[in-house]
Amino acid sequence: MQELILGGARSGKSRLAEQLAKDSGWPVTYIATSQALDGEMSERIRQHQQSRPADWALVEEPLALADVLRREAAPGRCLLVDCLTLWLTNLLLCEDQSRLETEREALFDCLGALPGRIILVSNETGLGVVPMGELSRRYVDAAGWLHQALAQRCERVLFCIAGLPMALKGALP
Ligand SMILES: Nc1nc2c(ncn2[C@@H]2O[C@H](COP(=O)(O)OP(=O)(O)OP(=O)(O)O)[C@@H](O)[C@H]2O)c(=O)[nH]1
Repeated sequence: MQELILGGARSGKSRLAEQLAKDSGWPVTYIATSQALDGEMSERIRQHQQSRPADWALVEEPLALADVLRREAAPGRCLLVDCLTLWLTNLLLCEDQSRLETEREALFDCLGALPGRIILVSNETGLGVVPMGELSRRYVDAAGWLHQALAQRCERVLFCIAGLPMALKGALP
């Protein structure tokens, strides 16, 4: 089963995703796309690591997400990816501009065939106005198209706001 959990910054989406992974009762692999680029982020990551169950596996991968999903997915295993918008940002900032398209297509190609449970977390940043800067506009477009494409492919889509999930597709947990 593939699920997409959307929400703004500090909306509670990561906590919700972690709860769903715990409730699955399956072994969990946490796939982090963020990189500790400053002290505040390192501290944030450290707190996340401490708060997660000790038996969860961790894979840190900023770019090659489809490769990791193909490698880690297994029947009876739950993969939690946090988060897709950072992965997208990492790809947008890549020197190789074709990498975004390649990685996105690889994700779409593999998603439907992955065994086990896949929980994808992503930041919904498209609710405001169209940004002024060129890179920000490319990001908003890429994130919006990505979410639309994934929402088509996922069995359940939740939108988290103020810590509360709304079901956009499928039933509430
Ligand atoms: N590299 C790395 N990143 C991690 C790890 N654990 C969590 N993260 C990152 O932490 C980020 C999520 O944390 P926050 O930014 O605090 O939460 P948030 O998603 O904005 O907030 P909520 O919506 O309230 O969950 C994600 O981008 C993860 O990739 C880890 O072990 N390693």
